[in-house]
Amino acid sequence: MNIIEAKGLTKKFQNYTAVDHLNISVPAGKLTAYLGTNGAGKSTTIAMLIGTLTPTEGEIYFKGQPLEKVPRKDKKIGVVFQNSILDKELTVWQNLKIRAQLNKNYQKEKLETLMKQTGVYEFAKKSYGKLSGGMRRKVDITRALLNEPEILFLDEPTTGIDIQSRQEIWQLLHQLKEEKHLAIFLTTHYLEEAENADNLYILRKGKLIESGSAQSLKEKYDVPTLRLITSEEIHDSRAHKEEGNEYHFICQNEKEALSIVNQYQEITLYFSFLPTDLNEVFLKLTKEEDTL
Ligand SMILES: Nc1ncnc2c1ncn2[C@@H]1O[C@H](COP(=O)(O)OP(=O)(O)OP(=O)(O)O)[C@@H](O)[C@H]1O
Repeated sequence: MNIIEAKGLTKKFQNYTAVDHLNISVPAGKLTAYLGTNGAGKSTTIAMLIGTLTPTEGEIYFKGQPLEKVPRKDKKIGVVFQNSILDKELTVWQNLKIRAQLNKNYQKEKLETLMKQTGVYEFAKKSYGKLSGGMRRKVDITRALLNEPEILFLDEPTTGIDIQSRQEIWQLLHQLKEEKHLAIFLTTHYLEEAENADNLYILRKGKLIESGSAQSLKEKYDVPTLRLITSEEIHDSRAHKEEGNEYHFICQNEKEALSIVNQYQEITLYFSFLPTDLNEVFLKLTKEEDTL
């Protein structure tokens, strides 16, 4: 079941089209990654999907109902913003309790259970402002879960956070997805992270240029490339010249790559022949579009 579905979603700022006729679905219990170069329209899309920005055109459905018709109490949406909205002077516990108490059915035990689940209970007495970036982000996620959302939006949740904490955040997101059957929609600049997503959307200048699982995109754009760095310039019509004496050859298989390496072995300083990673798919896609 799709928690959120958008059809023909469009946002224009005066004459500028920031988001251009997007069709997006975010299924329950799945992690959807939204990738795009700077200014591609990611934050604008999120703002429309959570209902804080009115689309110029298109429809958004929350569990099949038009988003604008869903009563506030039924709109089970959690949002982790790029910049935290919590108070640096207060402790983790105080911050979360104040927000949990906005709900009429506040129960201390319920809040404690949630905090234990997300792993923030152990530093509940620390001031929010004194926490590491990774710990803060976990508290932000806990805050976004207070209203028991069915979908969680995160705008670049791991930007500026060290690698170990990034992994912890991903672990937490996967755990939430499994245990709570939560739909997760996040934007990231770290392409290697998107490999963990069930579904990817790649956005460029407001338009979707690809979507699918990381695996399906890799297969579709699999262009095994032989990279060769030589001690002198070569002239070979099969090669694409990069910086310096680096040459890229598209090869069908290892045999073909090997024959090229053999041909240039006397002057080869370095070579590699690797399968495509997501970074390459992304670069290829955004580059191709640039040349259109
Ligand atoms: N309120 C606004 N008025 C005018 N233009 C806007 C407004 N908000 C966003 N834009 C423009 O729309 C485009 C998309 O912006 P958006 O913030 O959605 O991109 P993004 O993909 O989130 O970028 P980043 O990765 O840098 O955060 C940008 O060119 C931006 O300048």
